[in-house]
Amino acid sequence: MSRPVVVVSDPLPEATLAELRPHCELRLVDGRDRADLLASVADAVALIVRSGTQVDHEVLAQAPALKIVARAGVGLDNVDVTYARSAGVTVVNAPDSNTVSVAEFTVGLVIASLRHICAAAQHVSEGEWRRSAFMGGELAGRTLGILGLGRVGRQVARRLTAFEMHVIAYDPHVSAAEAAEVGAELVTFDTLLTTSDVLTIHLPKSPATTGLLGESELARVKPSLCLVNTARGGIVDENALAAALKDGRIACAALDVFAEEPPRASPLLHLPNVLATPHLGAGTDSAQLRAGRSAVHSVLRVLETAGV
Ligand SMILES: NC(=O)c1ccc[n+]([C@@H]2O[C@H](COP(=O)([O-])OP(=O)(O)OC[C@H]3O[C@@H](n4cnc5c(N)ncnc54)[C@H](O)[C@@H]3O)[C@@H](O)[C@H]2O)c1
Ligand SMILES: O=C(O)CC[C@@H](O)C(=O)O
Repeated sequence: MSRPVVVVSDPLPEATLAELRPHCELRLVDGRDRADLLASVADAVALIVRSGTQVDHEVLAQAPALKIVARAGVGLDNVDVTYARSAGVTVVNAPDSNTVSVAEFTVGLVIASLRHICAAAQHVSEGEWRRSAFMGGELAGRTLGILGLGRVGRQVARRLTAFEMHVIAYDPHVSAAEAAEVGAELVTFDTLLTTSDVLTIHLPKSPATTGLLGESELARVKPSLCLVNTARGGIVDENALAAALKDGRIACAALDVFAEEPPRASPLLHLPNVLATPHLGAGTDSAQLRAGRSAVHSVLRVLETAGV
């Protein structure tokens, strides 16, 4: 009897692939290579992805035997969840797998931005030593605004209250009591925009959140603002943000995510007040192992239930 085909189209740790191998024909492909992806899913029962693969209508329509799309991570914005479910395909993610890694990375970006660590390191590597060029600011006493107080947002709040930041948050699905548990004060969207010294974004990308921070929202922030985005590109309008950074209407930004990745044509690249990283929030061994295992276990459960 032929074994069920499982396609893995983004890198997963070998230890997680080893758990799959005895149960299936494992097909490793590059999800960014559309032709290869489309050909590979034609007889697949399961597809495991990270953020590099677009699981859109075309891919799903090409995979009539598909039973599950498992996202080894959190964001499902690269999966057409509505169409998948209407076609009877289960869609799962790995909600808690990388929360701590992203929160720690966010803290790193806040500190690096306020203290100009990356620019200063580059400066020294070029043989320079102008200490006065990198005068920074303390976190303590500054107001941290958190947009989206879910798993990552809450872990960021816990960590940055320890740095004596005053933490405020906007999230319509969270109560004041839940916010208080992690040391955050729930405020309106407008208060978040107008009073944050550092504003960090931790919400999913969806039609409702795309462009949530556009020209008019960015016009209301403090000119000294440091904007941090480890959630998704496109939640902030990149053209509006680039214009504000160029005009000094926003002091700096630390961005781990871009509307297009890699961000070949982003207006934010090469600005001196932008610290850009290549979608590294979940880039730790522990997070990738947890995310990969969670996706693999979801696939194995579905295969077992379906008897394939
Ligand atoms: N950079 C990375 O590697 C990386 C890793 C993990 C997650 N992420 C991104 O971070 C996002 C958040 O992750 P999470 O685990 O905290 O998700 P989560 O679902 O636990 O939390 C998201 C929160 O956003 C809130 N929210 C939704 N719409 C909102 C709005 N319009 N205004 C304010 N709040 C709103 C929700 O109520 C929820 O509390 C993910 O969806 C993903 O896109 C990025
Ligand atoms: O695929 C990755 O490692 C990025 C994961 C991250 O963006 C997520 O949403 O979990």
